[in-house]
Order: sequence, then structure tokens, then C-alpha cells
Amino acid sequence: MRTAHRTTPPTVTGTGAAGTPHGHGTAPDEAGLRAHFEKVIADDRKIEPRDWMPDAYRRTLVRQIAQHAHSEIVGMQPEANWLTRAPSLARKTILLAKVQDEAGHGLYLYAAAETLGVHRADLLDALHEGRQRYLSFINYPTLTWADTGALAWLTDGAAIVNQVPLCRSSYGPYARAMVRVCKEESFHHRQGFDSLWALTHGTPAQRQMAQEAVDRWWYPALAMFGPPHHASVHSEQSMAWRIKRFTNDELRQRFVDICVPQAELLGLTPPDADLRWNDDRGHYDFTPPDFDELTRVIKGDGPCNRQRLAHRRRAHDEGAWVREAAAAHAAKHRTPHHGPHPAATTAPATADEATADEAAA
Ligand SMILES: CC(C)(COP(=O)(O)OP(=O)(O)OC[C@H]1O[C@@H](n2cnc3c(N)ncnc32)[C@H](O)[C@@H]1OP(=O)(O)O)[C@@H](O)C(=O)NCCC(=O)NCCSC(=O)Cc1ccccc1
Repeated sequence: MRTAHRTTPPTVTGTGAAGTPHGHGTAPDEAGLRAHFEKVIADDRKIEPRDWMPDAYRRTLVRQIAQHAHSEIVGMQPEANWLTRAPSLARKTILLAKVQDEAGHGLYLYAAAETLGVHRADLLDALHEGRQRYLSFINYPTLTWADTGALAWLTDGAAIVNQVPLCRSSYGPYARAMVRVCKEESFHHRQGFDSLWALTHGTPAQRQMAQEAVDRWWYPALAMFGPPHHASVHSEQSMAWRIKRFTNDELRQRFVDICVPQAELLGLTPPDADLRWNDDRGHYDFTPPDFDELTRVIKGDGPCNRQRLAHRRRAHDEGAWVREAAAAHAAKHRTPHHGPHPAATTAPATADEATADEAAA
């Protein structure tokens, strides 16, 4: 695997570290570095790219951040499907902005992953070869215009519930990327609610279309939070490292508690006969998603897995000439005395994502 250019080896002198643990000028041994890492985590400070970190912490972050980035990039597809069929210019403009935001989120996140010493070209290869994944809900189809509203209201709503705690994640670049991403996700969520509001205040046929879309998207949104806690392979360690702050089940419950009153406002009913407020628990009781279905979709057997991945590979292949042109342009501007032109480190990836954006549209 290629590794991103690193100017200095990892040390403990990043902003997450309040000074080195071993005084001046001496190279701390691994036990000391580990103790310092544990202290930064325990003090709820940030680990920064040049700080020492255990290999498993680095691997976990690469896995999660890459999956997150891939979800943003492949996640452009279900809604891009409706860009040319939006019911008004205003709705088209809003949807276009949302899809472009997702491309931007993918870029932040690939950049955050690169601070861990990997190259985004390798992450994209891993996605295209099925070695890394994106979130399950993206493998469901958007059958009507109302699906774009339900998708945004429910899955962006779920993404916000999941990602707000990630703003306090222990890894600095990931946490900081999440702050802006969450602000933009709030707009996505709000516009989904607004789109459904228009439909539920329209004709009976429009109301029915909105209800059917919510029927389709409720469980894919609940499944976004992952397997139940007892079956979650990574949660315990990720929570100990403060990458994750809550279990998958805690976040799923929080999402349901937030969502049900919003559904009531919209006049829409989640497709769960057992959904009701439980006074004793102070939460809604609800039927969990079908976790066997989640496993099947994660393994590649959802309704649109093949279509989504084939489209992503095609967008990547068709963008090859843009990446080559951008690299050639950057090389032309490289000067012998001043190192690489700034564009040299970012242009190929930017070109790739710009192409993906266009192709998804
Ligand atoms: C919560 C979890 C997804 C999983 O917790 P962990 O502790 O990491 O794992 P855990 O042990 O619980 O699971 C075991 C295995 O199962 C995998 N898996 C689990 N669930 C899923 C799933 N649902 N889908 C697929 N795979 C899933 C998991 O990776 C692991 O597999 P591995 O060992 O890697 O092979 C976490 O990684 C996370 O927060 N990620 C960042 C959130 C993120 O990506 N947000 C982007 C939202 S998109 C957006 O906003 C843009 C948009 C919006 C609207 C429209 C269009 C676009």
C-alpha cells in the first residue's frame, strides 16, 4: 500500500500532547509513549497526526474514516438519480447543493484519513475492490420523488445523531471535520423535512407518496447505527479510545426519540405497530431493524449494491484523464528550489471527486 508523504516521523509533540513525557532531547521508549497516549485519552484531549498512537488505534481510525468518506461519495448516487426530475427549480437547486456537499464531506474525510499515513488512491482501490465498505442504507433505491425527502429526513437525521458525538472524537482531524459536516447535514435534514411537509400538505396522492417513502426508509435509517451492542465487534475498544462515545443502541434509541415527534408534526406514521412511548424508560419502545438483512446488505447482497459499486467504478475510470491532467499540471508548476507546488498534493484527488460528482449527477 502506498503511504502518504510524511515529512517527520510520528512524535508526541502534537497539540494533543501537553509536552513530552520524558523531558527534553531524549527519545521516549514505547512504554512511555503508550502511557502518554493513554493519558491524553483519559484527559479527553486530542491525538494529533504526529503524535504517537498504537497501530490498532490508527487502523481503527483508517477503517472508520474511510468507510465514512466512501459513504459520502457513494451516497451521492441515490439522490443524484432525481436531480433531472426534481419538481421545481428551487427543489433542484437545493438537491444539487446537498449532493455537492456530500462530495465535499468525502474530500474532508479522505484528507482526514491521509493524516494517518494512508493514500486516498489506496482507499478508493479498497472501495472498488470490495475490501472497504460504505453504509448499508445507500444500497436501497429511491423509487419516487418522496424518497429524496424521506431519505434526507431520516438518514441525514440518523447521520447527525451519529456524528454529533464524533465532533468530540479523540482524533483531532476527524473531530474537526465533523463540526462542519454536521452543520451541513443539518441543512440536508431540514430540507428533507421541508420536502415531506410540502407533500403531506398537498394532495391525497402526494401524502400517500410521502407515507410510502417513509415506510421504505424507516428501517434502513435505523440500521445505519450498526449491529446491536452485544454483536458490535469494534464498539468497546472504540469507546475506550473515545473514538466513539455511545453504543450503536444508545444512538439508535436517541434517533427514534427525536424522530417520532417530528413524524407526528408531518402527519406520517413510522411502519412499526409496536412504536409507543414508555413512561418507565422515558423513551419510545420500538421494533429494531432486521439485523440479518443488515448483514446481507453489508456483505453485498442489498437491492442496489452491484449498481452502486459499478457506477462508482465507472465514474473513477472515466475520471482517469482528469487525474492525469491535474498531475501533469502540478508537475509543470513544481520548482526545484521550492518543493512541490501546493496543487501537487491535492489536485489528483480533487479531480477524482469532481469527476465522481459529475458522474453521479
Ligand atoms: C456506527 C458505525 C457505522 C459502525 O460502528 P463500528 O464500531 O465501526 O462497527 P461495529 O462493530 O458496530 O460493526 C461491525 C461491522 O459492521 C459494519 N457496519 C456496521 N453498521 C454498518 C452499516 N450500517 N452499514 C455498513 N456497514 C456497517 C462495520 O463497519 C463493521 O465492519 P468492518 O469490521 O469494518 O468490516 C461506525 O463505523 C460509524 O459511526 N461510522 C461513521 C458514520 C458514517 O459513516 N456516516 C456517514 C453517513 S452517510 C452521510 O451522512 C451522507 C449521506 C446522507 C444521506 C444521503 C446520502 C448521503
